[in-house]
Amino acid sequence: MSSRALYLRDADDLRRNAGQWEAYESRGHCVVLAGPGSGKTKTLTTKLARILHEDVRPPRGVACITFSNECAKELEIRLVRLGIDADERLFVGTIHSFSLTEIILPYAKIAKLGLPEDFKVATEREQALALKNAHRLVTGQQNHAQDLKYSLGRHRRSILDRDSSEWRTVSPEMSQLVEAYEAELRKMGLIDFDDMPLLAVSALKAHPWLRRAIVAKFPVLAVDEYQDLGLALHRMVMGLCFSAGSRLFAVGDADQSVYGFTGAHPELLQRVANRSDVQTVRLEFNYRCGSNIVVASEYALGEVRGYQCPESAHEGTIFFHALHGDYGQQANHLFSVVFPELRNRFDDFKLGDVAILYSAAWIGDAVAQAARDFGLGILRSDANAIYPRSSRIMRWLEACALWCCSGWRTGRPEFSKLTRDGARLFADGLSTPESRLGFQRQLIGSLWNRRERTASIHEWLTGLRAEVLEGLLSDNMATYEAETLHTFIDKCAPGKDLYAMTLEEFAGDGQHNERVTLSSLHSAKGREFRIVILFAMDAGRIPRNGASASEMREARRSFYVGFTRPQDELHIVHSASRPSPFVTEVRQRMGH
Ligand SMILES: Nc1ncnc2c1ncn2[C@@H]1O[C@H](COP(=O)(O)OP(=O)(O)OP(=O)(O)O)[C@@H](O)[C@H]1O
Repeated sequence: MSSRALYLRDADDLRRNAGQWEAYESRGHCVVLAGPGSGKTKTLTTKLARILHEDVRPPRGVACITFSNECAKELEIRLVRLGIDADERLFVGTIHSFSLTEIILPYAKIAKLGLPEDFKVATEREQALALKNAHRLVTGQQNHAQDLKYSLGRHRRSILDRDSSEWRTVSPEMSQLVEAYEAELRKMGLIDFDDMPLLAVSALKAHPWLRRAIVAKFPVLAVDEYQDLGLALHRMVMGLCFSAGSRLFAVGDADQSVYGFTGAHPELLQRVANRSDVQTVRLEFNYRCGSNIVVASEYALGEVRGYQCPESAHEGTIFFHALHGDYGQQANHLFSVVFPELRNRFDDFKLGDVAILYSAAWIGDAVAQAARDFGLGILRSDANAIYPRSSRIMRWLEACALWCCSGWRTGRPEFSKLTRDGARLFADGLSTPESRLGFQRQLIGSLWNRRERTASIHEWLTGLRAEVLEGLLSDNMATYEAETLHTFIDKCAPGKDLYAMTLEEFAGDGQHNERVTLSSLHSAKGREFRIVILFAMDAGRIPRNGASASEMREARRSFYVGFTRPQDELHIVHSASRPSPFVTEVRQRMGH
């Protein structure tokens, strides 16, 4: 089916929902405000496909900005289903990568951003060193600099205007530390992730020609998960869309805002939606969850929102499991009792249907250990994953590994996609057609010779790194990604924990493709699964002990996010003696 036929087919679904159709038909700025499972992502991706086909002529295109690499990946997957691949005309990525690749790298010099020649992105170690030096300079103290990392980041993200009185008065010591920290980074020829949107916003503010240049390339700016993107994105939207002429298409849900601790301001979404020059659309239906789950999700949130199910909706079931013992024992119960029951209930049950969600990575450790004991494959997205699932280079390598296992025969993924994605990943080092051709040749040669499914992943990666990646890993953006790769290669070296890992395991191919998702509640945002198990929903964990009022509200929203991920079954697992107050309230209101 052609890409046009694919999105027109999806558009037919939207036609049956007045709100989705209104958004799809919108011609000016449009903001879609809607709850979980209401089809925000579906509407956004279908609209993007339409815009690229019908509204915006090549070489102009669309930039679609979202909160995290995981959300970007989800969008890319859905766009590929519509026959659309991110390319020169379609940017899909985080605000950091938009700032770096579309603003800082091309315009740093001409916009006089004051960056060193050949600046690079600081690794965690380099950031820690810069903070240590800055702290010593500002306070005269040697220790405890890292304790300030979190507040430093928040301060930088919450006051963007360095000439403002706010910057000088709210926390002068912190402002001084930020300035010293940034100066230390620059001395080393570095920028960090928080620098990216900050530099981009100040460049856009200072130079009307830069705003025009970005609008010329991207006459449409789409934003997914607006509620989680902070002040910098909001300023960018204000500048590009409401002063320089880009058209905005944004979707979001303030009830799913769970990144307040990083500086997200859900009220910014409402502020944009309230503008008179913006068409605001609200969606009422939840297409994802069974009707019982939709009703109970309002108890989980603690607010009445009036979301409904389409007539054809299935019922959906909620199970509560009050368990005894530590989390390892509770996880064993899942795999020895709950999973066999699932297999009995669903004839076509697959491990990939299930996601186990929890509030902290250390809880995931207990679940991961139990899964290993039961010989079950896992796909983990939390801070203790074997590598960050958000890493672009690791995702690209997974795709290369899949090509070696089976893709070279099946065309999934296609080799041309690997080279295109690789060229984007290493854009700096592959700026000429000749270098891109050389990269393509090296890549195919190296992958072709590494198609042994049971090969050790350590050998596979070290070989590929030496033959194809070595020279490319020192580019601006790639240095940061390179650290992730080197760390992972070390973890699977002889004698290390992951030494036994094979290529097919890494690729998630063959028998290892069947894996249960283990994820933090945060990383599960925007995703859906047939069966969701909310694990360790205990008092003291969600919300954590001593949570402030705003942390309490945020914990409740992350409970709500988890609650609204399942299609068919929701399982809530808690320690018998100390259920989370959120669980107790849901049980009571459900009459359990
Ligand atoms: N008009 C529609 N007809 C049929 N199915 C739909 C329709 N709109 C959305 N869906 C389906 O509903 C599910 C949820 O949609 P989607 O993921 O786009 O919702 P969302 O609003 O982005 O959710 P969340 O905010 O919870 O991440 C998907 O499986 C999607 O295909």
